[in-house]
Amino acid sequence: MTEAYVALEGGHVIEGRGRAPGTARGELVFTTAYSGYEESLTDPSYEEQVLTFSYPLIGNYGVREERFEDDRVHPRAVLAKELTEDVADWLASEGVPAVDHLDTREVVTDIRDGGAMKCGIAVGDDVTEEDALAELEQCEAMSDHTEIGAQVSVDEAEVHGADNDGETVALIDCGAKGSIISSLLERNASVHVLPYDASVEAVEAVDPDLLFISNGPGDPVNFEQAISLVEAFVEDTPVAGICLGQQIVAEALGGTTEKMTFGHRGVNQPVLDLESGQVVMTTQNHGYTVAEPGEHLEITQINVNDDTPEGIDGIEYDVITRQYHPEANPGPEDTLDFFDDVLAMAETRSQQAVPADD
Ligand SMILES: NC(=O)CC[C@H](N)C(=O)O
Repeated sequence: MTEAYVALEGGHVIEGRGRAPGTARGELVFTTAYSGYEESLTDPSYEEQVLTFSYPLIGNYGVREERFEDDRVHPRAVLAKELTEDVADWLASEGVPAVDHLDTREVVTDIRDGGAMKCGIAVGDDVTEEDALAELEQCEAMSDHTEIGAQVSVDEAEVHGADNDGETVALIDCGAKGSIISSLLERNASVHVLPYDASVEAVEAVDPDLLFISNGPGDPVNFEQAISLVEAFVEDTPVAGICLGQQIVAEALGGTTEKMTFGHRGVNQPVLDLESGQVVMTTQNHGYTVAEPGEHLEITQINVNDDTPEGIDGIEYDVITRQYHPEANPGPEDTLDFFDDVLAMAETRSQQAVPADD
């Protein structure tokens, strides 16, 4: 049987069964999602992370490309109690090491106690514990991946739905999930996907009704250009953001962000809307959070489990952001109306800008 070793920060090594060979290192995190493994594994926000599934069986309904959020697998390695043949073969074909038959309860408990941590993985016929420890040794902290945006963003601008006659959206691609783009297209928007480091001039050339900052991996403070775009456009252009996008908007408008101990990753995170009193179930995948929104933003929704900010609106600016993933994929679709809300915000603003025609 193929050897598999997972070396945790601090030097503890866990043994498992190798399902896809290779060596890897990354930030060890867990998701409690019990379905949606194809979407999670292709979510660019997992770049530079090693993903542990706490749900014991992963792969039970196969692997289908139409459920992918991007064209490749993003976690550096995958851990689960039991991986099916389909998923193991897919990960092997993608060159992503995979390990199963380990005690994922132990791994999850370690992460909950110690926080998201560095880890090293070695899987193969001849690998040893030392190979996993050597990977751990080279593992960088997530915040040190200062150029992570370049690993997940488009290189050149792309236009989707050019013939749509709805709002024009400039989507800053910090690692956008495909279903954010499709959720906008379904609502008749035309979507200009711009690189994570797009210039002010590149956004001006689109003349957007809405500046939309996507989800993405890593520490929001490393997305300096996206932060300055929000600063540059917020007075004149409505701004929306999802996950990393919420964090970038807060950083731009005088707020602060911080790293959480182990974050929120799953498909049943309860979120309370402070105005309506309604609770919705949400999909989440983040390790950073807004610490202080700053004087221009107000918190409108919070996580029921730990009170962290989940929804933020502008006070004097047209801004709506969410920490969770309203596009779902995977997960519940309770929050799709976010896309209606941000496009309505953009439409109202663009109508105000056009003088009445009488
Ligand atoms: N899904 C995301 O956009 C993740 C945002 C950020 N990388 C975090 O971990 O908090």
